[in-house]
Amino acid sequence: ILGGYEAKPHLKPYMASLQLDGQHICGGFLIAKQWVLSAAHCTEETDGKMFQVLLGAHSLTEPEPHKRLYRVRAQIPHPGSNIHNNKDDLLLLQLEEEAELNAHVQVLPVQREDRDVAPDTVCEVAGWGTINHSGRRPDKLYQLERPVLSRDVCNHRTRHDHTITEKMMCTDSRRKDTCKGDSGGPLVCNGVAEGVVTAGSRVCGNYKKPAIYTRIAPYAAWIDGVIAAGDG
Ligand SMILES: NC(=O)c1cc2c(NC(=O)[C@@]34C[C@@H]5C[C@@H](C[C@@](N)(C5)C3)C4)cccc2[nH]1
Repeated sequence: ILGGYEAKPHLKPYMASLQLDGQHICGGFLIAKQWVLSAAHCTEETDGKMFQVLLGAHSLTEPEPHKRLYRVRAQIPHPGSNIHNNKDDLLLLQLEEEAELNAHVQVLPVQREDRDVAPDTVCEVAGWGTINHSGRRPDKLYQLERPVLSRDVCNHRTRHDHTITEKMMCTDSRRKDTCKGDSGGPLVCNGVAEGVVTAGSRVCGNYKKPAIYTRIAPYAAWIDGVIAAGDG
């Protein structure tokens, strides 16, 4: 998170850190007791290894009450996701067991009505991604408020030049922006997850390249189908 600030501990109890060998790779968030939503591109450099999911954390390293690392039973990328673009950039992770819910571990409701969030709506994004242009990685969770940018502005040829589909949304990226390692985290508007930070590498903090999120509502049926099948 560039240009943001340290989150108040445990006020975002849905936040997850997707880790490999104890290292934070991507964000994610709890959408059901046994399910975390993140971004498909996050599996790009894992060469087949399974993530572990850290829940209930503010600090990535310090002991904290209710902080717990979960093994993952299954990782399900959206079938339409691919390495060439940001399309369908969603990943569902089934935890080995149901997460124990408490003050520091809670599910975040996702938007199911497929209607664009109004431009200029102020939403918030959080993560353990880099916090400066030198790539400094924070130990604590950071957050940021950002206004939604209209798709027309985001699709301008000097911005993302008509690559933003109706299943994506943008926020202003002038100075304050998501960055490396924030991918997979939720864009929360009025207490509901509206988007997932895309995991394509993009320049951070440049107003000419707004932040891109995968909208969740268009994928509600896919998410429900995977969870229903996975819960057996
Ligand atoms: N979303 C953004 O704003 C944003 C992402 C991002 C980035 N790259 C990543 O964060 C990942 C995401 C996953 C896991 C890891 C390897 C990778 N290929 C796939 C790329 C790191 C690098 C530089 C600036 C960036 N900006």
